[in-house]
Amino acid sequence: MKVGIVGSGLVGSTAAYALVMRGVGREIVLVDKNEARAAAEADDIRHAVPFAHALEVRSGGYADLTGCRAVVLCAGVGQKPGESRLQLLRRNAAVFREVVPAVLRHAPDAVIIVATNPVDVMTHLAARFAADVGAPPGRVFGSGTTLDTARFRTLLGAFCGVDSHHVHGHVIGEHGDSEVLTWSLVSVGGMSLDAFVELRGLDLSELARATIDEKVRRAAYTIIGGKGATYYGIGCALARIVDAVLHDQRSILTVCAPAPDVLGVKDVTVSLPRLVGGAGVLETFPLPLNATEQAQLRTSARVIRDALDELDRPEPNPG
Ligand SMILES: NC(=O)C1=CN([C@@H]2O[C@H](COP(=O)(O)OP(=O)(O)OC[C@H]3O[C@@H](n4cnc5c(N)ncnc54)[C@H](O)[C@@H]3O)[C@@H](O)[C@H]2O)C=CC1
Ligand SMILES: CC(=O)C(=O)O
Repeated sequence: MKVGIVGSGLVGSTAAYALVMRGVGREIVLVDKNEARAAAEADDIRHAVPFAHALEVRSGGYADLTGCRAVVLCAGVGQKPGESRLQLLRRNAAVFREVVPAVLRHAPDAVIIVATNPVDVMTHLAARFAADVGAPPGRVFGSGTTLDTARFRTLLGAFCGVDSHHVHGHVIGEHGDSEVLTWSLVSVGGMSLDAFVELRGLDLSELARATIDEKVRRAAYTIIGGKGATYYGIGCALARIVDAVLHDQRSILTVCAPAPDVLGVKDVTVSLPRLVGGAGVLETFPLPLNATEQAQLRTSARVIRDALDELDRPEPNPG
Protein backbone atom coordinates (compact mmCIF):
# COMPACT_ATOMS: atom_id res chain seq x y z
CA MET A 1 0.00 0.00 0.00
CA LYS A 2 1.48 3.24 -1.20
CA VAL A 3 1.23 6.60 0.58
CA GLY A 4 2.26 9.96 -0.85
CA ILE A 5 3.25 13.00 1.16
CA VAL A 6 3.40 16.35 -0.61
CA GLY A 7 5.40 18.88 1.37
CA SER A 8 8.33 17.17 3.05
CA GLY A 9 9.11 19.84 5.62
CA LEU A 10 8.76 19.31 9.35
CA VAL A 11 5.16 18.07 9.31
CA GLY A 12 5.42 15.92 6.17
CA SER A 13 8.68 14.24 7.14
CA THR A 14 7.49 13.64 10.71
CA ALA A 15 4.31 12.05 9.35
CA ALA A 16 6.49 9.78 7.19
CA TYR A 17 8.62 8.91 10.22
CA ALA A 18 5.47 8.13 12.25
CA LEU A 19 4.20 5.86 9.45
CA VAL A 20 7.48 3.94 9.59
CA MET A 21 7.40 3.74 13.41
CA ARG A 22 3.78 2.45 13.37
CA GLY A 23 4.31 0.19 10.33
CA VAL A 24 1.53 1.80 8.31
CA GLY A 25 1.64 1.08 4.55
CA ARG A 26 4.35 -0.51 2.42
CA GLU A 27 5.80 2.40 0.45
CA ILE A 28 6.07 6.14 1.11
CA VAL A 29 6.88 8.74 -1.55
CA LEU A 30 7.92 12.22 -0.43
CA VAL A 31 7.31 15.06 -2.89
CA ASP A 32 8.45 18.65 -2.36
CA LYS A 33 9.24 21.61 -4.58
CA ASN A 34 12.56 21.51 -2.75
CA GLU A 35 13.67 18.19 -4.26
CA ALA A 36 16.92 18.07 -2.30
CA ARG A 37 15.00 18.39 0.98
CA ALA A 38 12.61 15.57 0.01
CA ALA A 39 15.53 13.32 -0.96
CA ALA A 40 17.41 14.05 2.25
CA GLU A 41 14.35 13.43 4.44
CA ALA A 42 13.60 10.17 2.61
CA ASP A 43 17.20 8.96 3.11
CA ASP A 44 17.18 9.90 6.78
CA ILE A 45 13.84 8.17 7.48
CA ARG A 46 14.85 5.10 5.45
CA HIS A 47 17.78 4.63 7.82
CA ALA A 48 15.26 4.10 10.64
CA VAL A 49 13.59 1.19 8.81
CA PRO A 50 15.91 -1.55 10.18
CA PHE A 51 14.86 -0.46 13.69
CA ALA A 52 11.15 -0.23 12.88
CA HIS A 53 8.98 -1.64 10.08
CA ALA A 54 9.76 -2.80 6.56
CA LEU A 55 8.56 0.16 4.51
CA GLU A 56 10.20 1.59 1.42
CA VAL A 57 10.77 5.33 1.67
CA ARG A 58 11.83 7.44 -1.28
CA SER A 59 11.40 10.87 -2.82
CA GLY A 60 9.97 11.60 -6.24
CA GLY A 61 7.84 13.86 -8.39
CA TYR A 62 4.07 13.91 -8.87
CA ALA A 63 4.27 11.06 -11.41
CA ASP A 64 5.68 8.87 -8.62
CA LEU A 65 2.36 9.20 -6.75
CA THR A 66 0.71 6.86 -9.26
CA GLY A 67 -1.00 4.03 -7.35
CA CYS A 68 -1.15 5.85 -3.99
CA ARG A 69 -4.13 4.90 -1.79
CA ALA A 70 -3.67 8.01 0.33
CA VAL A 71 -1.86 11.31 -0.24
CA VAL A 72 -1.20 13.69 2.66
CA LEU A 73 -0.85 17.39 1.84
CA CYS A 74 1.56 19.28 4.12
CA ALA A 75 2.90 21.71 1.51
CA GLY A 76 2.90 25.40 2.23
CA VAL A 77 4.11 27.74 4.87
CA GLY A 78 3.63 27.53 8.63
CA GLN A 79 2.84 30.21 11.21
CA LYS A 80 5.49 32.64 12.34
CA PRO A 81 5.51 33.32 16.09
CA GLY A 82 2.32 35.23 17.00
CA GLU A 83 0.73 34.73 13.60
CA SER A 84 -2.73 33.11 13.40
CA ARG A 85 -3.51 30.19 11.10
CA LEU A 86 -5.93 32.32 9.08
CA GLN A 87 -3.15 34.78 8.22
CA LEU A 88 -1.49 31.99 6.21
CA LEU A 89 -4.51 31.60 4.03
CA ARG A 90 -3.76 33.43 0.83
CA ARG A 91 -0.22 32.08 0.58
CA ASN A 92 -1.26 28.47 1.05
CA ALA A 93 -4.33 28.77 -1.21
CA ALA A 94 -1.98 29.58 -4.09
CA VAL A 95 0.10 26.48 -3.28
CA PHE A 96 -3.00 24.22 -3.30
CA ARG A 97 -4.28 25.58 -6.60
CA GLU A 98 -1.15 24.00 -8.10
CA VAL A 99 -0.72 20.92 -5.87
CA VAL A 100 -4.25 19.38 -5.76
CA PRO A 101 -4.74 18.97 -9.55
CA ALA A 102 -1.14 17.72 -9.88
CA VAL A 103 -1.78 15.00 -7.27
CA LEU A 104 -5.09 13.92 -8.80
CA ARG A 105 -3.62 13.81 -12.30
CA HIS A 106 -1.38 10.94 -11.19
CA ALA A 107 -3.34 9.44 -8.27
CA PRO A 108 -6.99 9.94 -9.28
CA ASP A 109 -8.27 7.31 -6.82
CA ALA A 110 -6.31 8.45 -3.77
CA VAL A 111 -7.92 9.68 -0.58
CA ILE A 112 -6.50 13.15 0.07
CA ILE A 113 -5.77 14.19 3.65
CA VAL A 114 -4.99 17.87 4.20
CA ALA A 115 -2.75 19.09 7.04
CA THR A 116 -1.68 22.50 5.70
CA ASN A 117 -3.08 25.42 7.73
CA PRO A 118 -5.56 26.91 8.11
CA VAL A 119 -6.58 23.28 7.70
CA ASP A 120 -10.36 23.75 7.61
CA VAL A 121 -10.20 26.41 4.91
CA MET A 122 -7.48 24.57 3.00
CA THR A 123 -9.59 21.39 3.06
CA HIS A 124 -12.57 23.32 1.71
CA LEU A 125 -10.40 24.65 -1.11
CA ALA A 126 -8.78 21.26 -1.78
CA ALA A 127 -12.24 19.65 -2.05
CA ARG A 128 -13.31 22.43 -4.42
CA PHE A 129 -10.20 21.99 -6.63
CA ALA A 130 -10.66 18.19 -6.52
CA ALA A 131 -14.33 18.44 -7.51
CA ASP A 132 -13.25 20.58 -10.48
CA VAL A 133 -11.33 17.54 -11.79
CA GLY A 134 -14.09 15.05 -10.94
CA ALA A 135 -13.10 13.64 -7.50
CA PRO A 136 -16.13 12.48 -5.46
CA PRO A 137 -17.10 14.21 -2.18
CA GLY A 138 -15.78 12.54 0.98
CA ARG A 139 -12.48 11.60 -0.62
CA VAL A 140 -10.88 14.91 0.43
CA PHE A 141 -10.79 15.71 4.13
CA GLY A 142 -8.47 17.34 6.64
CA SER A 143 -6.76 16.40 9.89
CA GLY A 144 -8.98 19.10 11.42
CA THR A 145 -9.03 18.97 15.20
CA THR A 146 -7.56 15.46 15.51
CA LEU A 147 -4.52 17.04 17.14
CA ASP A 148 -6.58 19.31 19.42
CA THR A 149 -8.64 16.31 20.53
CA ALA A 150 -5.38 14.50 21.38
CA ARG A 151 -4.20 17.55 23.35
CA PHE A 152 -7.52 17.65 25.25
CA ARG A 153 -7.38 13.94 26.05
CA THR A 154 -3.74 14.21 27.15
CA LEU A 155 -4.51 16.99 29.63
CA LEU A 156 -7.69 15.33 30.89
CA GLY A 157 -5.79 12.07 31.37
CA ALA A 158 -3.13 13.85 33.39
CA PHE A 159 -5.78 15.63 35.49
CA CYS A 160 -7.70 12.39 36.17
CA GLY A 161 -4.57 10.26 36.67
CA VAL A 162 -5.76 7.91 33.89
CA ASP A 163 -4.10 6.77 30.66
CA SER A 164 -5.42 9.18 27.99
CA HIS A 165 -6.41 6.19 25.80
CA HIS A 166 -9.29 5.69 28.24
CA VAL A 167 -10.39 9.32 28.27
CA HIS A 168 -12.83 10.32 25.54
CA GLY A 169 -13.77 13.83 24.56
CA HIS A 170 -13.80 15.82 21.37
CA VAL A 171 -12.54 19.17 20.21
CA ILE A 172 -14.72 20.29 17.30
CA GLY A 173 -15.20 23.32 15.06
CA GLU A 174 -12.26 25.29 13.72
CA HIS A 175 -8.71 23.98 14.19
CA GLY A 176 -7.87 27.32 15.71
CA ASP A 177 -8.80 30.03 18.15
CA SER A 178 -12.58 29.44 18.04
CA GLU A 179 -12.45 25.66 18.53
CA VAL A 180 -14.94 24.05 20.92
CA LEU A 181 -13.95 21.71 23.74
CA THR A 182 -17.01 19.52 24.34
CA TRP A 183 -16.72 19.29 28.12
CA SER A 184 -20.31 18.05 28.52
CA LEU A 185 -19.50 14.85 26.60
CA VAL A 186 -16.19 13.84 28.22
CA SER A 187 -16.13 10.31 29.56
CA VAL A 188 -13.49 8.46 31.58
CA GLY A 189 -13.63 4.67 31.58
CA GLY A 190 -17.29 4.81 30.59
CA MET A 191 -18.24 7.32 33.34
CA SER A 192 -19.17 10.93 32.75
CA LEU A 193 -16.37 13.33 33.75
CA ASP A 194 -18.50 14.72 36.60
CA ALA A 195 -19.16 11.21 37.97
CA PHE A 196 -15.46 10.28 37.70
CA VAL A 197 -14.33 13.47 39.40
CA GLU A 198 -16.79 12.92 42.25
CA LEU A 199 -15.77 9.26 42.65
CA ARG A 200 -12.09 10.19 42.91
CA GLY A 201 -12.61 13.32 44.97
CA LEU A 202 -10.90 15.53 42.36
CA ASP A 203 -11.37 19.29 42.34
CA LEU A 204 -12.39 20.17 38.77
CA SER A 205 -12.91 23.85 39.51
CA GLU A 206 -13.75 26.49 36.91
CA LEU A 207 -10.10 27.51 37.11
CA ALA A 208 -8.93 23.93 36.39
CA ARG A 209 -11.25 23.76 33.37
CA ALA A 210 -10.12 27.18 32.15
CA THR A 211 -6.47 26.14 32.48
CA ILE A 212 -7.01 22.99 30.39
CA ASP A 213 -9.03 24.96 27.83
CA GLU A 214 -6.27 27.57 27.51
CA LYS A 215 -3.54 24.92 27.18
CA VAL A 216 -5.43 23.12 24.40
CA ARG A 217 -6.48 26.27 22.54
CA ARG A 218 -3.08 27.97 22.84
CA ALA A 219 -0.88 24.85 22.39
CA ALA A 220 0.26 25.76 18.87
CA TYR A 221 1.17 29.33 19.90
CA THR A 222 3.06 28.11 22.96
CA ILE A 223 5.03 25.44 21.10
CA ILE A 224 5.75 27.67 18.09
CA GLY A 225 6.92 30.38 20.51
CA GLY A 226 9.30 27.89 22.13
CA LYS A 227 10.71 25.98 19.14
CA GLY A 228 9.37 27.51 15.94
CA ALA A 229 6.95 24.78 14.79
CA THR A 230 4.82 21.82 15.88
CA TYR A 231 5.27 18.47 14.17
CA TYR A 232 5.40 15.43 16.48
CA GLY A 233 1.73 15.53 17.50
CA ILE A 234 0.42 16.22 14.00
CA GLY A 235 2.86 13.70 12.47
CA CYS A 236 1.38 10.94 14.67
CA ALA A 237 -2.17 12.14 14.07
CA LEU A 238 -1.62 11.92 10.31
CA ALA A 239 -0.16 8.41 10.58
CA ARG A 240 -3.24 7.39 12.60
CA ILE A 241 -5.57 8.83 9.96
CA VAL A 242 -3.68 7.15 7.11
CA ASP A 243 -3.89 3.84 9.01
CA ALA A 244 -7.69 4.23 9.23
CA VAL A 245 -7.86 4.82 5.47
CA LEU A 246 -5.45 2.10 4.31
CA HIS A 247 -7.07 -0.56 6.49
CA ASP A 248 -10.66 0.68 6.15
CA GLN A 249 -10.81 0.82 9.94
CA ARG A 250 -14.04 2.81 10.33
CA SER A 251 -12.41 4.92 13.05
CA ILE A 252 -14.20 7.88 14.60
CA LEU A 253 -11.88 10.87 14.34
CA THR A 254 -12.48 14.61 14.58
CA VAL A 255 -11.47 15.35 11.00
CA CYS A 256 -12.82 18.22 8.91
CA ALA A 257 -14.79 17.85 5.70
CA PRO A 258 -17.08 20.08 3.64
CA ALA A 259 -20.72 20.11 4.77
CA PRO A 260 -23.75 21.80 3.20
CA ASP A 261 -24.91 23.16 6.58
CA VAL A 262 -23.54 23.30 10.12
CA LEU A 263 -26.10 24.78 12.54
CA GLY A 264 -27.33 27.17 9.88
CA VAL A 265 -23.91 28.10 8.46
CA LYS A 266 -23.97 27.03 4.81
CA ASP A 267 -21.26 25.34 2.75
CA VAL A 268 -18.56 25.17 5.38
CA THR A 269 -15.75 22.85 6.53
CA VAL A 270 -15.38 22.24 10.26
CA SER A 271 -14.30 19.31 12.40
CA LEU A 272 -16.85 16.93 13.89
CA PRO A 273 -16.57 13.27 14.85
CA ARG A 274 -16.61 11.42 11.55
CA LEU A 275 -16.37 7.81 10.48
CA VAL A 276 -13.13 7.38 8.51
CA GLY A 277 -12.45 4.36 6.32
CA GLY A 278 -11.05 3.24 2.97
CA ALA A 279 -13.09 5.71 0.92
CA GLY A 280 -12.29 8.66 3.20
CA VAL A 281 -15.09 10.21 5.28
CA LEU A 282 -17.99 7.74 5.34
CA GLU A 283 -20.36 9.50 7.74
CA THR A 284 -20.63 12.38 10.21
CA PHE A 285 -22.12 11.83 13.65
CA PRO A 286 -24.26 14.46 15.35
CA LEU A 287 -23.20 15.26 18.91
CA PRO A 288 -25.69 15.89 21.72
CA LEU A 289 -24.11 19.26 22.56
CA ASN A 290 -25.48 21.53 25.27
CA ALA A 291 -26.78 24.99 24.32
CA THR A 292 -23.48 26.76 25.06
CA GLU A 293 -21.46 24.30 22.98
CA GLN A 294 -23.95 24.56 20.11
CA ALA A 295 -23.62 28.34 20.11
CA GLN A 296 -19.82 28.04 20.21
CA LEU A 297 -19.86 25.59 17.28
CA ARG A 298 -22.06 27.94 15.25
CA THR A 299 -19.65 30.82 15.94
CA SER A 300 -16.69 28.64 14.99
CA ALA A 301 -18.34 27.56 11.72
CA ARG A 302 -19.03 31.26 11.04
CA VAL A 303 -15.31 32.05 11.45
CA ILE A 304 -14.46 29.51 8.73
CA ARG A 305 -17.25 30.70 6.44
CA ASP A 306 -16.08 34.31 6.85
CA ALA A 307 -12.51 33.27 5.96
CA LEU A 308 -13.80 31.54 2.81
CA ASP A 309 -15.82 34.64 1.89
CA GLU A 310 -12.76 36.82 2.51
CA LEU A 311 -10.67 34.59 0.26
CA ASP A 312 -13.25 34.81 -2.53
CA ARG A 313 -13.04 38.63 -2.44
CA PRO A 314 -10.41 40.18 -4.75
CA GLU A 315 -7.09 40.80 -2.98
CA PRO A 316 -6.71 44.46 -1.90
CA ASN A 317 -4.47 46.42 -4.26
CA PRO A 318 -1.18 47.19 -2.41
CA GLY A 319 -0.88 50.54 -4.29
N1 LIG B 1 -3.22 20.62 10.79
C1 LIG B 1 -2.44 20.67 11.84
O1 LIG B 1 -2.84 20.26 12.95
C2 LIG B 1 -1.06 21.24 11.69
C3 LIG B 1 -0.74 21.85 10.50
N2 LIG B 1 0.50 22.40 10.33
C4 LIG B 1 0.72 23.06 9.05
O2 LIG B 1 1.43 22.20 8.16
C5 LIG B 1 2.05 23.00 7.15
C6 LIG B 1 3.49 22.58 6.99
O3 LIG B 1 4.20 22.93 8.15
P1 LIG B 1 5.78 22.61 8.27
O4 LIG B 1 6.04 21.26 7.77
O5 LIG B 1 6.19 22.99 9.63
O6 LIG B 1 6.38 23.66 7.24
P2 LIG B 1 7.77 23.52 6.48
O7 LIG B 1 8.09 24.88 5.99
O8 LIG B 1 8.76 22.80 7.33
O9 LIG B 1 7.42 22.58 5.24
C7 LIG B 1 6.59 22.96 4.21
C8 LIG B 1 7.13 22.32 2.96
O10 LIG B 1 6.22 22.60 1.89
C9 LIG B 1 7.01 22.73 0.71
N3 LIG B 1 6.26 23.42 -0.33
C10 LIG B 1 5.88 24.73 -0.37
N4 LIG B 1 5.23 24.99 -1.51
C11 LIG B 1 5.18 23.82 -2.20
C12 LIG B 1 4.64 23.44 -3.46
N5 LIG B 1 4.02 24.36 -4.24
N6 LIG B 1 4.77 22.18 -3.86
C13 LIG B 1 5.41 21.26 -3.08
N7 LIG B 1 5.95 21.56 -1.89
C14 LIG B 1 5.84 22.82 -1.45
C15 LIG B 1 8.24 23.50 1.18
O11 LIG B 1 9.32 23.37 0.28
C16 LIG B 1 8.50 22.86 2.55
O12 LIG B 1 9.43 21.79 2.46
C17 LIG B 1 1.87 24.46 7.61
O13 LIG B 1 0.80 25.06 6.93
C18 LIG B 1 1.54 24.31 9.09
O14 LIG B 1 0.85 25.42 9.61
C19 LIG B 1 1.45 22.32 11.29
C20 LIG B 1 1.19 21.70 12.49
C21 LIG B 1 -0.11 21.14 12.80
C1 LIG C 1 0.47 24.54 14.11
C2 LIG C 1 -0.80 23.91 14.45
O1 LIG C 1 -1.77 24.01 13.74
C3 LIG C 1 -0.91 23.16 15.68
O2 LIG C 1 0.09 22.75 16.26
O3 LIG C 1 -2.04 22.99 16.16
